[in-house]
Amino acid sequence: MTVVLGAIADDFTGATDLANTLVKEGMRVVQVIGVPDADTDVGDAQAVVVALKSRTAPVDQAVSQSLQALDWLRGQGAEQILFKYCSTFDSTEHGNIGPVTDALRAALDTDFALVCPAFPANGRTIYQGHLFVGDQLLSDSPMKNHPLTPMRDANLLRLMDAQSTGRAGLIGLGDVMAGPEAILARIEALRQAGIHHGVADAVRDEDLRAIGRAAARHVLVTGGSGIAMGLPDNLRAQGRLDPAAPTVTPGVAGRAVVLAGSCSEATRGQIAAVRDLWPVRKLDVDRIAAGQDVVGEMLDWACAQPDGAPILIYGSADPEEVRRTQAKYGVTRAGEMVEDALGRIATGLHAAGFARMVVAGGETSGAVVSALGVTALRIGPEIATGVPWTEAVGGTPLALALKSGNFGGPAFFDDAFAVLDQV
Ligand SMILES: Nc1ncnc2c1ncn2[C@@H]1O[C@H](COP(=O)(O)OP(=O)(O)OP(=O)(O)O)[C@@H](O)[C@H]1O
Ligand SMILES: O=C(O)[C@@H](O)C(=O)CO
Repeated sequence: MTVVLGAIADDFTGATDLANTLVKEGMRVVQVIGVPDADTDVGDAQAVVVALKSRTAPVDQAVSQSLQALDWLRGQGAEQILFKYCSTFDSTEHGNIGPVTDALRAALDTDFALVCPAFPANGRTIYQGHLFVGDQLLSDSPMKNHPLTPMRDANLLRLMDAQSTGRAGLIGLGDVMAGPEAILARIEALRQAGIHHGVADAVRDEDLRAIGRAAARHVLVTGGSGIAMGLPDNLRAQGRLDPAAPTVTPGVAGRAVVLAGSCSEATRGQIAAVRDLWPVRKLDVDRIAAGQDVVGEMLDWACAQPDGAPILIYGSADPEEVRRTQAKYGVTRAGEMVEDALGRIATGLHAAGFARMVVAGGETSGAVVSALGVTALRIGPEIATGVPWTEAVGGTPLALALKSGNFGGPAFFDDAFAVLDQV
């Protein structure tokens, strides 16, 4: 049994982001979609990332799926568990980060878990327990307008306290910069004070590595992909990681498509960058709601486009349009209509020979990957920080890049296919 690190990710783009980090840190990683069957074989993987679509699920579902994932990972031999959530702490006032952390702590019989969504390379830093996106507090950033998880508070201690039964305390930047011994001393002081969740400040990769080193003996660690940076070194130092071979690259031939459901500023900028250059279509949510065959029309249109250039189909809209749509159909139904349509379009396009797909948005990626029936992904080359190409394991060849809504520069879509062309 080779799995030494098990991860539970609350969405699919977050899972590939984490898997990408672990690969860069020299681990053999498999990402599985949903909780696998008991007899699923992950080969010689040293880390397995279970991708769930639990970020916005009802709390009890998110908890039970996460516990099932935990059981499966422990069955594979994983002794350290990483609960991966968004670097912008995407959650509702009920969860699911707090309730899942509580449930994992209870199941792993531990009184303490680190809480650290920092991802400095993508502008997410934590200072005095407050999460920043670039130079803005989370609550002032575009995340305040997220369609499903609007983030209106940047104080991670308050957010954890509101969502969980445990109490949160701060591991301040002074301790973090002083290194693993100081971090461990602070954790011990928090534990003695009955604190269960240690929110760790981090503004640089070095801070995350120091926190990672301090977490060597923690059975549960929670955070963004950044918190994973230091964990493979611990395993190496313990002699539990043999050297991993270079990552497999997806050399998949086929037509190229971008499917976007993310309404983030970053994704809307990426759409704007290709709108006048590529064949592009936007989904009409009102026509979907009226029961018209929007999916069929999109498939006909897509297949009529000249072979060669990538195409783009998107539902993404600006905050004002999203608000109007949600007011008409409700938040959940509005989101589901777009996700379901993009999932069905992905299936139709794959059957028609589109085998290189970029999907923008975590919930959207969950819907698309599930509709495609993909069960596991191999991690390939990185396109932009936190976004690798992946290749579906088994089935008809398919290269997938699952892009977190906020990740990537304006030219991301072009960059993505350029990376694949070099493989
Ligand atoms: N025009 C629209 N009106 C209402 N909702 C929409 C519209 N277009 C997309 N959506 C929904 O917005 C949600 C976007 O969430 P998604 O997780 O896909 O993106 P994101 O949050 O930007 O990405 P990430 O989770 O990776 O940060 C999805 O549920 C999607 O269906
Ligand atoms: O941490 C992040 O920002 C991403 O991996 C993510 O979870 C987006 O959904």
